[in-house]
Amino acid sequence: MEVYAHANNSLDGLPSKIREYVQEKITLCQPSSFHVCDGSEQENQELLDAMEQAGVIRRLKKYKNCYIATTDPRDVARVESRTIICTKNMNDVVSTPRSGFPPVTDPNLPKNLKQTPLGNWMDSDEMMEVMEKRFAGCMRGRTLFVIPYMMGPYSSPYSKVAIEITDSPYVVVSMRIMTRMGTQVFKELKVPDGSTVVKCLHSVGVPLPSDKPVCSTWPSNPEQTLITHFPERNEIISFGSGYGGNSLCGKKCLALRIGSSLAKREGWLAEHMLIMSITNPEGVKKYFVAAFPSACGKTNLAMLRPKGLPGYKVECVGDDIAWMHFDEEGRLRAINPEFGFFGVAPGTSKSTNPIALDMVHENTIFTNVAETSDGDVYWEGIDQEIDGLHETLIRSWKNKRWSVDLGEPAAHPNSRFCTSIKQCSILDPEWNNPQGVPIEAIIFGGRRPVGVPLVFESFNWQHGVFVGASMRSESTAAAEFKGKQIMHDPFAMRPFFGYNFGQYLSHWLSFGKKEGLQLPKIYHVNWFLKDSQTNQFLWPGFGENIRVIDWIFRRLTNDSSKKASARKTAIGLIPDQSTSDGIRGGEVNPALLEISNDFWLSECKAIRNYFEENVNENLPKEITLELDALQKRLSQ
Ligand SMILES: Nc1nc2c(ncn2[C@@H]2O[C@H](COP(=O)(O)OP(=O)(O)OP(=O)(O)O)[C@@H](O)[C@H]2O)c(=O)[nH]1
Ligand SMILES: O=C([O-])CC(=O)C(=O)O
Ligand SMILES: [Mn+2]
Repeated sequence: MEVYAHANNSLDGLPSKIREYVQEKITLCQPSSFHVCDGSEQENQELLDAMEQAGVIRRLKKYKNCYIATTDPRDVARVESRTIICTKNMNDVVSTPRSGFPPVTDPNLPKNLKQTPLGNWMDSDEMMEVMEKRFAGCMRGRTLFVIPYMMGPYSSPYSKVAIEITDSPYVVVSMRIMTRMGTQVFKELKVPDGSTVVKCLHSVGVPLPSDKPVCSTWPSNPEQTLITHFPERNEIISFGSGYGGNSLCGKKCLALRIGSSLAKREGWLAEHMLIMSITNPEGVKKYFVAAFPSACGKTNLAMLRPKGLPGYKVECVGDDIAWMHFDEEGRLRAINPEFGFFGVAPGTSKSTNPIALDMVHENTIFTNVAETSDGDVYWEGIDQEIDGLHETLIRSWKNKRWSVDLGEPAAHPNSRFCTSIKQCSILDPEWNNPQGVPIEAIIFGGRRPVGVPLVFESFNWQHGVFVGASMRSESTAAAEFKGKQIMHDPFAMRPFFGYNFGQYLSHWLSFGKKEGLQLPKIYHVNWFLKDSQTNQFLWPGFGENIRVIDWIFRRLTNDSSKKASARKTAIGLIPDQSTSDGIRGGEVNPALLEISNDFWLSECKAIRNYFEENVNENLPKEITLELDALQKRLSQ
């Protein structure tokens, strides 16, 4: 679908500053028509129908209101190398690496771009010029959509109103699932002229008629792709990609990159974290947040169905992003700024995540999954008996007839489902509370096949911040990295920092110095340890992760007769399996709780190098002290 037949060409009713902004972008982008989205069911259905007719999405016969979109194979994930934060001063975003910046070799990237492992920076005026050129006439032959939306619950003091301008109807229908979308959000404005609204401009970057060969059902412009953020102007400008985190600007661009920079200025935290509640068999309820890098288990933990320990209940508040503030009593409270899930499909099955599998069979947009000839979805690890699998045809994400013999996956490893939060059957009753939910534990984690134990508790807030800063994890298909390299991913935020990581650490540390705060305890978990001989996971994971959550829960109780004991090690406190109150509910392979001094000393070395190389003069002294102390404990 290129031009939307039902476009309502009127900007009446928009706040004055928004109207000016939209008018300016219409002049720049020269679309054939424009449409202000009201967020209604009718508008949504008309868009879906038009896209289906144009072959952009295919309806799944087997389910109600479910569709598959398949992308240009060059546009399948976030592109971190082309994601840039633009400000006046470089040091506000990145530190100068000790060995200097690498030269920019890609001719399609601006020469003055500064690329670092902790984010990319460019001068905002210069980038504005680059983007003006890319956007001039870029929507010719298409409809420009104006999407008013809000991140966070209605009437929450913590929510933010935004608009996204886009020429992609896929973005419109996805944003309607992922956010609270429609003109009603303007009623939430504290400044009626709209001057505080976060502004996002997105284009797939393929004006029509196109002079290049393009994928007609998924136009994109990978050579010219740039995902840019202007925290000093509260603006996001994204060009060339239609994919998730690159194009649904509310998610990573606003909720994390602009969000973290707003959070720093306003004294709160915007984090890549799930939010869950846990109710124990006695009916005591606690809320936890957890930060794992992309494709490392947030959605699965947020929807955990307990296995192995009776009587526990888990409910979900959010699976990807948490905005957190300390309230007047000094408690940390979290809201989920999103309204939907953009979850990894592969690996989602009845046994691993039945809650997610149940919720995606209605009103869901799948991207880059495979389809069976009877109108069902298919992906690696769906673990589903397909009737007469041999006769059933599977159409791969590349739109080709698929069989195992092809030696490539049927669904892309980063294929996703996009579903409203309301379809989650274990939604926490407080999920939409404008004040958020009180957080008692912060859990960090990553994919570490060796060395990092199943769980450890940090000694205190400052040590916990160091644990977050030192996170490393195996790379996944959620971004463009190839293979399974162990990458530094502090706070699971490496791709999402909106300002200098050194200052981010100071911001986190500052809460440890404030009087009267009830600081949550900080943990680190690792579900992904492997047996070096068999290459099998040592921990069953998924539902049985409740056994680790149970230990954390029992560490947090004030009742000393119920509090779980812990064993002190150099890296932190771990479950004591020589007592009966360690990890419960079944076997625990001793290798899961082994601490090797050699491993951790080499880890210290890698972390020190990384900090010295990439954070250097912006590294808070507290972090160096923690690293020195860890090294000392390990050497004793
Ligand atoms: N072995 C093992 N795999 C897991 C576990 N939890 C999740 N996974 C797998 O890890 C992959 C990603 O899991 P998700 O829960 O979707 O990860 P996420 O952090 O929400 O990912 P993003 O949406 O990219 O931020 C899936 O293929 C899961 O099946 C676990 O406890 N053990
Ligand atoms: O941003 C995306 O495309 C999906 C996501 O949640 C992540 O990568 O963390
Ligand atoms: Mn994510």
